[in-house]
Amino acid sequence: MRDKGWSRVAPIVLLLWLLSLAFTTTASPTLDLAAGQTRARLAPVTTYIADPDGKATAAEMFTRAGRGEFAPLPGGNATFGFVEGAYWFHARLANLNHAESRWLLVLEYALLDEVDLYVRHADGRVDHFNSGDLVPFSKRSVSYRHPNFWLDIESGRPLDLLVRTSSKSSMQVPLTLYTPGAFLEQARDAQLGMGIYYGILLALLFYNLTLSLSLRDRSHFFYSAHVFGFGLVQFCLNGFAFEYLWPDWPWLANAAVPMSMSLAMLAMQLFSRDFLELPRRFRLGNALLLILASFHALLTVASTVLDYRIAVMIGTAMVFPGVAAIIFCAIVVARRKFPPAALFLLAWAMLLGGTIVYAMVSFGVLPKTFATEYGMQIGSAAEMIFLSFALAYRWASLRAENERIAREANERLEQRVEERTRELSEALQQLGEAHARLRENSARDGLTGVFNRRHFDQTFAPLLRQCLADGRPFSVLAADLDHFKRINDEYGHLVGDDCLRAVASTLQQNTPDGALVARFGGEEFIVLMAGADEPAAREAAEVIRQRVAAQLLPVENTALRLTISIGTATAAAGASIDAATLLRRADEALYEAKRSGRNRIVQGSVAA
Ligand SMILES: Nc1nc2c(ncn2[C@@H]2O[C@H](COP(=O)(O)OP(=O)(O)OP(=O)(O)O)[C@@H](O)[C@H]2O)c(=O)[nH]1
Repeated sequence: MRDKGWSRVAPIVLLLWLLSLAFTTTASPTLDLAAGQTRARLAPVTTYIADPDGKATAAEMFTRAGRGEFAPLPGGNATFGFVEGAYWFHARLANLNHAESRWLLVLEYALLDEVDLYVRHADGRVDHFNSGDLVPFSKRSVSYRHPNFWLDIESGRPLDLLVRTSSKSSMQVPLTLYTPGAFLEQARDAQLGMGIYYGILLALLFYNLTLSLSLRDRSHFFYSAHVFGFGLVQFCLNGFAFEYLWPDWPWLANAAVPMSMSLAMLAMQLFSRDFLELPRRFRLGNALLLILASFHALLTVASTVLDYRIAVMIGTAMVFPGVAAIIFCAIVVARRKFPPAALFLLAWAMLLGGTIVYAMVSFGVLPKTFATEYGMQIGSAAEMIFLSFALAYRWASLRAENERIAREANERLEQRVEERTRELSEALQQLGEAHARLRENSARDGLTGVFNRRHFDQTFAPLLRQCLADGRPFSVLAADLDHFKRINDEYGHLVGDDCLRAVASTLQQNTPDGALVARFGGEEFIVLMAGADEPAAREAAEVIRQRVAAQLLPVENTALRLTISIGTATAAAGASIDAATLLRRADEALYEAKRSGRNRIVQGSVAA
């Protein structure tokens, strides 16, 4: 009975087993590595399942994958954005390429925290490997920026792969298989591309840093800080930072991402503020960027203590308003006719495009393709080169503007100096003239206009000394109006004054050039004649006497006639005589002329 019963049930069990096998095969298609094939993306055959509390075991998951509970990747891409818990991925591999049994499985995203690989062989044996940026870099199969695992896939013996990932970063799990040769080729090409990219960034960084120091220019410094921060973000995202900078510090591998991201944004805000001259050109934009910059400064510091997932989510999310604010400011300033703003806008458009694409990939909005993965690098390199030119352009226009201002200021200054110099020299000239007039006036007699007694006293002795020293004779005439008291008494002092003026004028007109006529006092005049010997003195005295005597002064109804007495004294050339003595002799001769009848000339003794 028992045997009979079993024989009835056995075909049904067999059918069910065959059906379940068929169902499993349908749910998890096998990736056949064809003859000659050297690389293969696993996405088309990968199925996945979420493990929200992250507690499932590999055995459970192998079973669930076998039952077809795993789903195909959404849109064929293993990109899920920021998600909680663990994700499991299943793929089945069969190697039809007899020449290659050793393959490298590479998870081409650097920021996953934990990656566990379970390999179930055809004989049911399961191997376990782990990687990710929470595991020291040295544990990797190949020292490469992306987590990777060696797989030995014997031909005709398919493998079941189960990959468990959990991360506080964006969940991206692009799996690719390479033969060792193919891996070497793609790694070499990628390294060359990256080398060029980071080379450009480093050159820009040092070039602009040097400029910022030598020009003492803040814009260049902020720009350098931005290149540094942005380059560091890229270095982290590409997995190089973990590989080369902190391979044994998994904590820093995580924290460095939001930190450098915030630093790049902080520097970007400050640079934009400076470059677009927002404090002067757009005050609202200036305030907006200052607020954003303060926020990023805070986030840069907070990244060291904040939970990584929160920090990186805030940092990534803040890229959008940060970028929008900069574009907004640049557009406003460009519309206000500031030419460098247009260049700036063009440069940023390249980076911003790449940044937005990257952020959208992080949030799972866009699929991960070559263009989305490397477009940011290309865009950012172009942007930074362009921006460097924009900075140079702005610097050149600033310098030209400064030179213009300095030139104009110089011209104004020169003009003012010229005006002041002219005014000063005019004032000096007027002062000199006034001074000369003053000196002249102080040397003149107020009534007659001939030199006064004070001037005579100052001049006589030096004049005589110089003349005798030059070996020339010197004569003095002492002249006094005759009976002047009578004229005063008879016609009054005013008429007397007129007479004094008329005689003074006659004296001046009838003495040889170079003679000095002075009023000695009252109605007495002195004539000094340097170079005149006795005959010349006599002749001059005679001319004066005759002219005075010949002069008719119209007074009231009649005409007045004056006479003058003159005494002369001469110092012959080479004589040794002082001024007082010579004057006394002339005075004595005058006295003699008066005494002997007036209207005559008496020659005093000649000093030899
Ligand atoms: N109007 C006028 N008279 C003056 C001035 N200075 C002196 N006198 C006068 O000149 C006169 C000089 O008179 P005296 O010294 O007696 O000489 P005098 O009358 O000319 O006689 P002799 O010299 O001997 O011929 C006086 O009456 C003075 O008042 C002056 O500035 N203006």
